[in-house]
Amino acid sequence: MTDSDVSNQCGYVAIVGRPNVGKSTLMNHLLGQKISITSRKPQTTRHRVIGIRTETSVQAIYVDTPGIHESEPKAINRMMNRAATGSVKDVDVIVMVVDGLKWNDGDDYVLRKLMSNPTPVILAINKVDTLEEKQKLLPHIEVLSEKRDFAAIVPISALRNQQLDALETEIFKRLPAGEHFYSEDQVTDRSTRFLVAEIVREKLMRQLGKELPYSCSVEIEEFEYDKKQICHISALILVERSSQKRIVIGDKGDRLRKVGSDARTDIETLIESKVMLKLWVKVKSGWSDDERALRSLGYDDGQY
Ligand SMILES: Nc1nc2c(ncn2[C@@H]2O[C@H](COP(=O)(O)OP(=O)(O)OP(=O)(O)O)[C@@H](O)[C@H]2O)c(=O)[nH]1
Repeated sequence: MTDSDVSNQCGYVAIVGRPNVGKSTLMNHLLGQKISITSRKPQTTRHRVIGIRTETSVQAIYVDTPGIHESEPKAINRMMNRAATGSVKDVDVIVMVVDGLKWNDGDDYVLRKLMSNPTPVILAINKVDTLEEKQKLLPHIEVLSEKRDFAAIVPISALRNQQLDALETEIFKRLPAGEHFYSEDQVTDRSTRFLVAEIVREKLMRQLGKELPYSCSVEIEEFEYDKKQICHISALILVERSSQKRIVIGDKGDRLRKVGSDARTDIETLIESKVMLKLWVKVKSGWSDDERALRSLGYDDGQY
């Protein structure tokens, strides 16, 4: 067989679902690398992130989206919704992720958003590792198959890497023939600086839980290697109020120190070198309600 006999496939796959069902976890585990941040807190994903997976002749370009939810007045929520629904327009396959047996109005809302979309939708029933009554899964699948003509329904555990091969098989066979858009070793289109900022944001969300609702953002101010190849990174954490600044810093700086040390470990794995990380907290009042400020921080709602 010659090279010209090998027909390549390449296409876009949107991962959609209501907040917190495991979309980012799924994307990271499909890629085998952390591209998208995760936490127990809904709406962790604010930006659209693409992850590229090349498996011999097939290239799947995954688009992780912020959880689709009914609009709330704040600008950041409007932009997140637009970012999520915009990404399902021009894709070849949609993977709709749901949380085990917990189908709710949020899932119906997502399904309605996809109603007029002719793209094949694969339903991934995630978190099956948490199911206590596994015998309920088959009847549940039957109920769900009535809701739409899904291209396939695959129970998975993104976190435990269960059935991801089966899901990928269903995705790959629906990708169109075509040359690869990205080189084999490229995993994302985002810069390292962006991924670093996202890691800091993830650690903040994990440390703060409910205490800091969607009101912090991270900017990388310095990213430089010294002669010993140590990477010096300085990150600015923007919050809305001075009370939040105190929460982020914590008692005698304990919390910020913990965020910093957790983030440093992940950043060192990402960039494969030693890191000196400095974190600063600054109050930037009202940023989440100002679309222009959001754009300047990179919260785009543009199209691919
Ligand atoms: N037990 C279990 N937990 C999972 C699984 N997949 C994801 N989770 C957890 O579910 C939570 C939410 O996961 P995310 O990947 O952040 O969810 P998301 O859908 O991207 O969330 P948004 O950013 O809010 O849209 C995290 O605590 C994950 O660890 C799974 O297969 N099993």
